[in-house]
Amino acid sequence: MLYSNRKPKSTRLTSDGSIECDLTGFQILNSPLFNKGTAFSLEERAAFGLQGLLPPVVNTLDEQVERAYKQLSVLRTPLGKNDFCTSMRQQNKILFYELVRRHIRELLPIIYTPTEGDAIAAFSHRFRKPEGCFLDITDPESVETRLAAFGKSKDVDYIVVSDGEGILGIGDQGVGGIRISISKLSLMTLCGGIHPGRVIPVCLDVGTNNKTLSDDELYMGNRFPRVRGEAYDAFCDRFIEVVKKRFPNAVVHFEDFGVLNARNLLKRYRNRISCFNDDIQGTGAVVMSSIIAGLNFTNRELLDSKIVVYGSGSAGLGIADQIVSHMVTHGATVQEARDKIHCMDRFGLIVKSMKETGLASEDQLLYADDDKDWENVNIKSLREVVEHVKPTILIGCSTQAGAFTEEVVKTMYKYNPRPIIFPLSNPTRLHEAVPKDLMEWTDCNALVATGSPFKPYKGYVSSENNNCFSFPGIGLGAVLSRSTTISDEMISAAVDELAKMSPKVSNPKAGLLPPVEEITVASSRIATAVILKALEQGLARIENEFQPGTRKSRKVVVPRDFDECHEWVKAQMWKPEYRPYIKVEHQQDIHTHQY
Ligand SMILES: NC(=O)c1ccc[n+]([C@@H]2O[C@H](COP(=O)([O-])OP(=O)(O)OC[C@H]3O[C@@H](n4cnc5c(N)ncnc54)[C@H](O)[C@@H]3O)[C@@H](O)[C@H]2O)c1
Ligand SMILES: O=C(O)C[C@H](O)C(=O)O
Ligand SMILES: [Mn+2]
Repeated sequence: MLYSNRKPKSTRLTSDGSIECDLTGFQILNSPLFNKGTAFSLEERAAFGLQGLLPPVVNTLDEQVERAYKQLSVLRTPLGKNDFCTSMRQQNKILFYELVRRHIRELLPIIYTPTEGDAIAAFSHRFRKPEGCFLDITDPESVETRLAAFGKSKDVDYIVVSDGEGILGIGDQGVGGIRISISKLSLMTLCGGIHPGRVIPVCLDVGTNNKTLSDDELYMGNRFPRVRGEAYDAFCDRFIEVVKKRFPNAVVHFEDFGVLNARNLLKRYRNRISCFNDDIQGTGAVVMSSIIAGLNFTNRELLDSKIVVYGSGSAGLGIADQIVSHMVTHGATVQEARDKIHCMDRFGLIVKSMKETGLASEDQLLYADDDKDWENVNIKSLREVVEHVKPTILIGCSTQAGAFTEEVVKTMYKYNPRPIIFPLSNPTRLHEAVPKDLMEWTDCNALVATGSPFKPYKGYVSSENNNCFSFPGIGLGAVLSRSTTISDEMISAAVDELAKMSPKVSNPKAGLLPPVEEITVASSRIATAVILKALEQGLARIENEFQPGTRKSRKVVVPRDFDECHEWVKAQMWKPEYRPYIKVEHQQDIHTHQY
């Protein structure tokens, strides 16, 4: 076992797979990483002084999962189930992950989008137990000491950070943003096999502009308006510098920053540290894979596509950039590729004159159309834009529920017998259209994928086109390769690998992406492609390191053959399984990192 399975410091993983541990009975029961509840064996109960602390039965993990699932099933609301899962994660991580793994289709929407959005909005009201790391802009000096609570230099593989400004489609959620970091990390462990004790969910509390929150007496974060400009930049810089110094191996995943900051942060840090932005690059990757799968299924070429992106924020522009990058690898110039993409935002289609009027950002202007091509067209009307462009692909990241109206979709369908339509805004109520309508309006000819899960319509599956299909694999690939940065080529390798897994080729009613039950294998395959690309580009540090923990340290050699490398990746992934514990006396070098 290598990095992602390396033991936390209060324990020692022995060569036979058991864990030496110096915790006392109460400590071990109150440690979500080590607690087994009724699954402690009789020997372990004797060794750790647990006999009086547990009822006599010794359960298996299977039995525990069954009991937990029964408890969960009687809860009536998704938010109630989300609370149950949160509390399970805080009590016994192995049971939590095994429960979700077995019921992934049912529980992914509970621990992730869409229910997590409601949990985030209700954070200060439903709060019970703190999780994660809160960094406070009023005390930037303390960034290092706050992060230091999570261990020493080799203890952390992966960090998700959010400032809570652009949570899903529900905007500024202030300090509640900690929960998007926690939720994404749960998927990193569940699908990406990252050890749950080797991660940090981080909230940058820089204030909130959400008046409902700042007026709420139960709100737990800073109530002043969001800090912007130099102080914000300095705070982010400090965070990155501390991570780099303190956890030099950690990959940083940016999540749900506001549109004003997301791209700037990525530009600023992407060459300084191994990092990526999930809304920009993760979303770009998964959408690109779905597009490739849709085009392959209908025998069309990427370069013949005409694309309208509706909502050109982090996700919309991330998708546009990924499409350009793929078109370029297929022989187009950057400008040719950009010309095939038409971006809309709140002021309508992005056109060149918006530079003077200030109605579009610099990054949006990269995709600006010539005003003269749009004379006599109402560029604020999606229907008119669709009529003019006759797109083959329509993508929604606008948070505007219902924006893909019957008229818009029928106009698109009039010119294109197999329209590719992706309403991606989360949570579910913000989708630009629902699959049922899209299929009805196009005689079931549309190729549809959505941001949150939907039931099949007339047997047609619309895949969940969510970045949860891409970020765990990209993140795991970056962690295992120890890449210095995450390059565009590594992301493109992830795209191609995921596209290869589309079940649509062999089954016309299948989704464009694999079913959620296959998300873990998709993630390990994506990670493999990412690692091989990092090695090829000379960005991987893994082979320069010595494998720790073995008696004779040796250099790691990663197999270059895809299948062999994939086996190696799978062997590194953490799995929710109980290991036997052996009691050892208190050790000097043991510290209580992440109970
Ligand atoms: N499915 C996925 O994997 C996925 C990934 C990321 C984001 N999303 C969803 O996409 C949406 C946007 O996320 P984001 O991170 O890009 O947010 P963002 O705030 O960066 O972007 C939203 C953009 O929509 C624009 N917009 C607002 N009103 C509009 C209108 N009437 N017409 C056109 N554009 C309009 C905004 O100006 C902004 O540029 C959210 O609902 C989010 O949940 C989904
Ligand atoms: O979190 C999700 O469900 C996807 C995406 O990152 C989003 O912001 O909507
Ligand atoms: Mn997001």
